[in-house]
Amino acid sequence: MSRYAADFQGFSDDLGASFQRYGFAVVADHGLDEDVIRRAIDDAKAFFALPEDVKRAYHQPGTGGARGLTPFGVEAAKGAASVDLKEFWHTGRELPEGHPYRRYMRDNLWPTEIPGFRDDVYAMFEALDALGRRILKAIARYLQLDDAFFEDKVQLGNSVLRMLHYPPVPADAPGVRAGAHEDINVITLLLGAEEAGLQLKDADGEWLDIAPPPGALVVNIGDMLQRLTNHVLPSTTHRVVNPAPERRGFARYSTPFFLHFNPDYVIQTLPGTVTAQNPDRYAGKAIMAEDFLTERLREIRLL
Ligand SMILES: O=C(O)CCC(=O)C(=O)O
Ligand SMILES: [Fe+2]
Repeated sequence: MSRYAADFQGFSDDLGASFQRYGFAVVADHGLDEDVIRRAIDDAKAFFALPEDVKRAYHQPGTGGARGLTPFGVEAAKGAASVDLKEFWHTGRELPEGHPYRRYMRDNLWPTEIPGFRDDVYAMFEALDALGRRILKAIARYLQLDDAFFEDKVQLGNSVLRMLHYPPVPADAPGVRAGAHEDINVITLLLGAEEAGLQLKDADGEWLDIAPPPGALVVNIGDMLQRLTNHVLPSTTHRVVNPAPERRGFARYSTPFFLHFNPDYVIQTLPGTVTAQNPDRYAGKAIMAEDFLTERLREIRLL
């Protein structure tokens, strides 16, 4: 991100090229406040260490896991036979009383057992939201759109910060930490992927390890941006495989921030991404971001 200020065009070219090739990019010097990150992750660890019945009080079945806890053994990758070996907490955007988007965004839940949780985790939400918007500016430049193209389409997006806990994996565990899937949203900003396991599926079908340097941010394209760009920027399949025997006893904590469009934004192919070789894959199929999300949450068994 230091290059962002010094050479925005160069930064945008390289970031965009990595997205176009892999659907992923690693940003080393993201500039997020390390204390904000540490406090939020410490709170998440403290929450996940609470007794199961205490945690369960923050699960709201039938709500798509939009807020609060989704317990171990609920989410499964689209079409997968086994559930993922993870539990997670979702925090969404806070909106003022009476805001029209409140019909799309539930109230956040806050665990009273962890005193700093609300302030700490929401600070991380806001930091990632701001960084995501800066990254979208570079993506807009790469796509030869106005730099501010995404700004009024995501500034009140239905975005979600996911604090994930993958417990140690017993030798006989069925399934994997996170089955092969694509993200639903616009872009994902992922911290905490240093514990090995994250892999992306390359264009030739081969699984590649993503091994970011300590503290680095992994960014990937989600289905909504893939659709908007007529697949010029691909939403790449990824998964989290189980650890090698010597790391089985270690938990993994990672924190993807799923940046979404404003709920009523209509996703319609960008004209500049349509060519003779890449005709419009979604002609006549404009869809509102909120409807697209609902469709996909059904497929991953969260609704
Ligand atoms: O835990 C990770 O590193 C990745 C998680 C992920 O891909 C997701 O939750 O969508
Ligand atoms: Fe993902």
